[in-house]
Amino acid sequence: MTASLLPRAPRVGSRPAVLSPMAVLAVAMAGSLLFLAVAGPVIWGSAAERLDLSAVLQGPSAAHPVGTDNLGRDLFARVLTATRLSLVLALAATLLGAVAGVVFGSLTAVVGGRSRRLLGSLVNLLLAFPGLLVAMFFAVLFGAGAVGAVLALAIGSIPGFARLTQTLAARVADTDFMAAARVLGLRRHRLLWRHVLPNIAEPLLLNTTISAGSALVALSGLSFLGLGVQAPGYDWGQLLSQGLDRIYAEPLPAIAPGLAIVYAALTFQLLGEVLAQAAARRHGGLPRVPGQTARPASPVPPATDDHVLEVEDLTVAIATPDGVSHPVRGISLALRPGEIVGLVGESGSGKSLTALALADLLPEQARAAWRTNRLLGTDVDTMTPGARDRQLATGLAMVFQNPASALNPSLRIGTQLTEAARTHLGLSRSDALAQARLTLTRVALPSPDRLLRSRPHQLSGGQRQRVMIATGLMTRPRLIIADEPTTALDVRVQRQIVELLRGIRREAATAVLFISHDVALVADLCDRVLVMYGGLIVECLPAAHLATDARHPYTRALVESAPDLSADRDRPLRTIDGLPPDPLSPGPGCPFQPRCTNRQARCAEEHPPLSDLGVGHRVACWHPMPPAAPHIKAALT
Ligand SMILES: Nc1ncnc2c1ncn2[C@@H]1O[C@H](COP(=O)(O)OP(=O)(O)OP(=O)(O)O)[C@@H](O)[C@H]1O
Repeated sequence: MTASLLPRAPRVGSRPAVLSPMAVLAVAMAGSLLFLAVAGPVIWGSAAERLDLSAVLQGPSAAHPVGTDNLGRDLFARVLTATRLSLVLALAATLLGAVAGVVFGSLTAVVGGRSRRLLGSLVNLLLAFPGLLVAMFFAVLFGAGAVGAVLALAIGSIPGFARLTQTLAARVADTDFMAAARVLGLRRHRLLWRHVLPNIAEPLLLNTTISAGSALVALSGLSFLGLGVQAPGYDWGQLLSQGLDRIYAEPLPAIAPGLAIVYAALTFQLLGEVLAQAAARRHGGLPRVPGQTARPASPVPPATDDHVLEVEDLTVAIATPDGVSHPVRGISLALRPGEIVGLVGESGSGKSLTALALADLLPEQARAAWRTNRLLGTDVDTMTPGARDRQLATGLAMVFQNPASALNPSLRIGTQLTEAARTHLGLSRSDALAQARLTLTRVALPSPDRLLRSRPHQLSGGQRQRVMIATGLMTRPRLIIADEPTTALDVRVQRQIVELLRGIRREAATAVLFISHDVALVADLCDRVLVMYGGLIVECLPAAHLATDARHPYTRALVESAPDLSADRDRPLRTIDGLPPDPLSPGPGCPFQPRCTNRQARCAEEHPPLSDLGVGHRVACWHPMPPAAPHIKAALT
């Protein structure tokens, strides 16, 4: 997971609304169409129907500016009156196609891998046929008529909408707030309704507006061909068809409905452009989106019934284009109630994937395996998928690194906070809101009522992270996995979040797995520290001993490279030379040996197991270092 320090978002409404000339034009054109659609039949309806057999097929005159048809009816009145039917049919076809396409496409964001691929292939297959061709095929199948034409066009536009939705939804599916919603165990329809659709609504709306113009042209085309609106009804397409019969004698009866079609299509196009520009000005797009070869089994921490989490030999394998990589290679960990355990290591050591595997949130191409995985005392392998989801939803909370992307930008804080409690604890809306107020107070957020009505962009980074933690606390979890929860925050807010986690552990004996790069912070906050390198745990020790007693050369290098204000300023900070092992081909022996200054022949050949050094200290090293020198001891104390 990557760190990003997001600038504070501007508050909605702070920008004065100034309409561009294009926006004024679009609104004026849309207004004129709306007026004609509403008032046209009332004002010109009777003139459009009035027969005058003494004035059939006349050319333009003062009485009939566009001429008359074969029954002497005024064509100008008929063109204006036809606005309503032409627009209604085009909008109906667009909306039907959009709704079906959006449902179809957004399903891909919430269904599992195989169904997602199946839906994707189906959409690809349908897209191979031009929409208009599909519409004509179905129009013939349904028989000539307005309803058949509308349905046919709607069917023809479904694949296009589905593809767009699929693409947009895929971006949302990978966001942290979707992961957070999944870990809360929300059902698919809720994920879809609450988290996917609101975040893709805007571009979909723009596309629907522009598509309405295309639908109008297509429907006019079907009527022109005799497959759409049938007499005595009439739309612009049908008027165009009648006008075309005499175009060489009188061009205006054909030009007038043609112009009406172009005018309306242009209006929808302009409206779409203006809406897109307004959306781009408001917020530059979607929220920024942040992400087996068996190893010798590690010695297992003593399994006791009071552990909230016990995992033995956890491995994660990922299928990549270059082969299967093993970024987590058989780690074991256990947390007791109220314990804060730090998981530290360089970038790429496998910390986040471990967290995601524990929360069952691995990406599609990754697979987790384990010898034992007991969550809250229950063996995960004996649970049904539904029971595991519930257990994860209520027993475990994930706090992500970037609260800006972990909260759904389109939902009020109140909705996001109460969702899981209403779903899993069966609380009524008012009870859930009452609990949300209490929880916000618990995480030291003032004015909970105002906050519940706010949206994420209205909060500071620190407030968002507190809200994220509060969201997790709503189901009273017994384990919080916090994946670099302070990395994106400034030092003062970092301190507050650390204090908050301490308070939560004190109050409710909640266990915390605290993932971080920051060795000094981990030494300060945690009870125990697990040091991860190349997908393995290479050392675990009491946090209080990290500065003084780390014995693995890698842990020692991490400690020495930790910036600390109390350290000697004349000594340059140490960096660890070399690169971490490639998870695609980790090689034999100790994973750290190519970078280790202490390495000896055995290190390159045999993998060192975690060996007990006593008092909760274990190290995987053939040649552990002696206790630290005094200047290193000073660094973290
Ligand atoms: N979806 C993925 N596909 C392929 N490789 C991946 C994927 N996600 C992570 N990896 C690889 O797995 C390894 C471990 O990644 P992970 O994100 O768990 O590391 P990390 O220790 O959490 O790093 P950071 O502190 O930067 O978040 C890295 O080499 C990473 O490139």
